[in-house]
Amino acid sequence: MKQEKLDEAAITEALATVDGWSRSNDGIAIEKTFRFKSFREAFGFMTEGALAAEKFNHHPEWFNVYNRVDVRLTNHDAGGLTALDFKLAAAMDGAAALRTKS
Ligand SMILES: C[C@H](O)[C@H](O)[C@H]1CNC2=NC(N)=NC(=O)C2=N1
Repeated sequence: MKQEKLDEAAITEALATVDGWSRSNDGIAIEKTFRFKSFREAFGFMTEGALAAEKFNHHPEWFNVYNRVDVRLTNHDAGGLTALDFKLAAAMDGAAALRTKS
């Protein structure tokens, strides 16, 4: 299902509902760096994030080195940020909250 791009007011409002995400790529994406105690914790987070991505049919751009996972979310179909980006961001915040940080 094609999602509607959020306008600036909606993006500002949605950003306040997630933890530590910031705008990137000229505003069309949000990103956050997660840090964990170990690669095992980081990969556990990625596994849970991948399952959330499949559930929402909305997939992250991400980069992992050892205990760090850099995540960027945007909606390619819509060409900007949609509600799905913030749904996935919230799910990732939840997945990270359960895991041991560095
Ligand atoms: C065909 C399929 O539904 C689309 O390619 C979906 C899959 N996952 C996606 N994920 C993200 N982040 N943006 C998209 O536009 C997107 N499109």
